[in-house]
Amino acid sequence: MAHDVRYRVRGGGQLHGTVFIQGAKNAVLPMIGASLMASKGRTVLRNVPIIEDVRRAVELARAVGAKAELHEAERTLVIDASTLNSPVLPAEIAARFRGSFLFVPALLHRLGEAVIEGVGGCNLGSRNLDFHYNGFKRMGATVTEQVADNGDGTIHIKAGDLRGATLYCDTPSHTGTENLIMAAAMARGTTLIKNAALEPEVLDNIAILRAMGAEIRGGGTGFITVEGVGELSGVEHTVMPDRIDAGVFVMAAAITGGDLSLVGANLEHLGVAGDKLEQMGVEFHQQGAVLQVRRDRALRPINIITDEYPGFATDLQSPIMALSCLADGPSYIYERIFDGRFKLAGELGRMGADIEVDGNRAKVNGPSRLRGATVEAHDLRCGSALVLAGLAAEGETTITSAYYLDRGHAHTAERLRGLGADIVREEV
Ligand SMILES: CC(=O)N[C@H]1[C@@H](OP(=O)(O)OP(=O)(O)OC[C@H]2O[C@@H](n3ccc(=O)[nH]c3=O)[C@H](O)[C@@H]2O)O[C@H](CO)[C@@H](O)[C@@H]1O
Ligand SMILES: C=C(OP(=O)(O)O)C(=O)O
Repeated sequence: MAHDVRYRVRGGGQLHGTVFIQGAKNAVLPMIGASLMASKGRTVLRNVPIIEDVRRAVELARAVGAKAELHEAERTLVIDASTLNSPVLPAEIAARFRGSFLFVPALLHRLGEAVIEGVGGCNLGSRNLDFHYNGFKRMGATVTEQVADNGDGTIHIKAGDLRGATLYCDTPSHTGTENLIMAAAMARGTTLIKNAALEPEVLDNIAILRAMGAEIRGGGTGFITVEGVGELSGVEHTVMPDRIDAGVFVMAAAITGGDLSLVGANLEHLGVAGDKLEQMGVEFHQQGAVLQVRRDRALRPINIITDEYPGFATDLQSPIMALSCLADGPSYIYERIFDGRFKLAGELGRMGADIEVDGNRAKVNGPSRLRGATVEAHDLRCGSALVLAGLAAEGETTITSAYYLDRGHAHTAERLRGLGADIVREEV
């Protein structure tokens, strides 16, 4: 990265108006991985979020030999993977986003091996990949790791001939489920995946894979059965809306006491987060594909336990920590998915919040009067939470290291300005 990105926000105003919710980051990334499995035809993805992770995924698709064209104005990505020719996921691209690991099944099927020089994603504590590796091994692959003198590791996965098997995730891993489904889609025979993730993005991926010719049953039940097929073809698919982007805009209405119409947002996709926000005093009204949201009463404190879908999404935990700073009493947050996702608390502290952290539990002593400060986005959702805090703070907030925010949210400043916010994005 040649430059840093920062956002400057001047808070205090209410937000009103209509905003378009982007396509889902966590759906489009596995879809790009899936599209590389198609040896014929072109895959056309629509409603693609124009975020840094998608730009990295396009670079990575090209690095392994695919033709990938991202038409940003049209939010459309066209991929021709018939030319795939390299099994190497180079560190300089792959280590910058988590979704790079979703390219592995395509490389195994199409080229018989994958060489992973790095896997990125937000640094949220331990982020293991053993469910993926164990699943690949049960299907007949060999997984070896080489560590260079400088400590950098390269993972080499070889799969002469993947065979269907009984697989499981110890906990319902999001990308783990997607990778095992993709590995099974073109393996010989039948695969059963137990304790599979239920996230809407996983179901959207099953939908595109089935359209490509895969035989997958049981999505959304926790038990997925896949009959391997010999070939998959490119298709056209519209990426589902991003429920985390929607959740952040719900909280932008809530933290400023405003009212917004979120085009494309689906309250059902928010799972328990929608219920918790209602308990805090947010009102929802779903009208077809538009979710109306407003908050015109005092914010009530809340008790959050993050969980896999349909539980409270860990990716909305940081935003709701920012919102709960304004609530009338103590809120309790228990982060169960990641063991290092509370760096935000220190940044909110600089803005006047009173948050006590004990391991994976936090107590937010609201209400606090937030004031502008210079704060750092330690990860993507830390970034979106700091934008929310900045919208509610007195004076100016500067958010540094904001490439993280751009990893997952498209046109953040433009969309918020369209709702009346005073926010600019700067490259420094
Ligand atoms: C690109 C993408 O879709 N990212 C999402 C995905 O990340 P990701 O798929 O990486 O998250 P997982 O669901 O796999 O991880 C959840 C937990 O399971 C553990 N685990 C996971 C796999 C494994 O093989 N072994 C293991 O122990 C992880 O260390 C973590 O503690 O789901 C997360 C949880 O909803 C979201 O925050 C991320 O936005
Ligand atoms: C943790 C996240 O993403 P990733 O898995 O891509 O790092 C996130 O979206 O908050």
